[in-house]
Amino acid sequence: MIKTAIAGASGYTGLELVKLISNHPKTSLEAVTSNSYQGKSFTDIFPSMRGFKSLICTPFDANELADKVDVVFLALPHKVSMAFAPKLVDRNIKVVDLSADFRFDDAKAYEAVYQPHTASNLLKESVYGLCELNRDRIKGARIIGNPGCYPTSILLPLVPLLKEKLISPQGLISDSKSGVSGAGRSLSLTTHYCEANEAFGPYKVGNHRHTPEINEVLTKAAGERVSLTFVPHLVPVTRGMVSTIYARTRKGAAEKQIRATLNRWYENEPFVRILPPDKFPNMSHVKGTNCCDIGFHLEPESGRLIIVSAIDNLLKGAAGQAVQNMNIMFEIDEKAGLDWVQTPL
Ligand SMILES: NC(=O)C1=CN([C@@H]2O[C@H](COP(=O)(O)OP(=O)(O)OC[C@H]3O[C@@H](n4cnc5c(N)ncnc54)[C@H](OP(=O)(O)O)[C@@H]3O)[C@@H](O)[C@H]2O)C=CC1
Ligand SMILES: CC(=O)N[C@@H](CCC(=O)OP(=O)(O)O)C(=O)O
Repeated sequence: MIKTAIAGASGYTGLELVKLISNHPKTSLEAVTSNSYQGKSFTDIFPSMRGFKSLICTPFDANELADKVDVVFLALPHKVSMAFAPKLVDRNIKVVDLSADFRFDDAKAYEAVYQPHTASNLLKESVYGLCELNRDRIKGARIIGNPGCYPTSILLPLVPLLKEKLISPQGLISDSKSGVSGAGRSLSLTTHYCEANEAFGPYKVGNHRHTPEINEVLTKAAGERVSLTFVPHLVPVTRGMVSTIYARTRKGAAEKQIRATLNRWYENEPFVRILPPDKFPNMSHVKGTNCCDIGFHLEPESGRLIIVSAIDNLLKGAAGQAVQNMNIMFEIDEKAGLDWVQTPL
């Protein structure tokens, strides 16, 4: 059994991790951390987990965790993770970090968007955990920067098409929609019921912190500078994410080639499903699953490619991908604990 701990278990992605680990055939849950709920039983915070092993929440203590577990999931805010991760890595404990702290290769790129990095020495060895595209490097990694939810939904369809030069790296647009759980469990003005339920619209237009994360990966894939216009929207649903992406095909690229390429990259991938012609995903198709569903349409006259990609922000966009990363790191079946649907419609 792989012994696990979840730091930040009282948050939304923390809860998803507890559910996944509790149903995983090869893992045991040894500790859950929370500051605000320390001393409380996990099932008192989340009554839906009654009947599962209930642990008492403790504050984060790296040495205590390192004595007990093989891997720690950090479901913590940015900045907090970078303070905790080095202590675990020093004790040879594997880390899957759900925050943005270990997603960038370069501290300067991180610092331009977030804040000064206090563990930048780990950026060289941390691996961007986009499972389908970085599997070989994830295998040997001690620390994973689990991708953001918007980047996951945008990168999975675009990376193969850019690598194979089927679309132009210029003028890419992603119009993306997220459920409110994407903002975490803490209350804020934009996410309380009255606001989120009525005020559908874009936010952080032109300055969302995921744009540089996405561009870094796309630029590497294309081998040249990529420009993406990314506009996120908050929609009044609890969970789910859809990105509608517009790209220009490169001269001569036909629908057949696009389809053949995506099929070739993903036909053996259990969690990426390329939909048949004229089929497009919506949030309900992927809710409760670790899947990214991708449909597309090519306007033959304009050469404009319209791609629709859907994920569950809390699963493939966070906790599901984190468990998939752990499965790869420990070289067990990549689907373990993930090949079921949590909340079917
Ligand atoms: N929600 C989503 O869809 C996605 C989230 N992410 C990322 O995953 C991480 C977790 O997100 P999410 O679960 O939504 O966030 P939540 O706000 O729901 O939960 C955050 C957790 O972190 C703990 N925490 C907050 N501040 C501190 C601190 N200073 N020290 C120790 N623990 C702290 C909180 O616990 P307590 O207050 O009890 O200590 C809580 O358990 C974030 O980095 C987020 O950006 C990534 C992809 C998608
Ligand atoms: C709806 C909402 O607020 N979403 C979050 C993204 C959540 C996520 O994927 O990512 P991180 O791990 O990078 O925080 C946002 O726009 O900041």
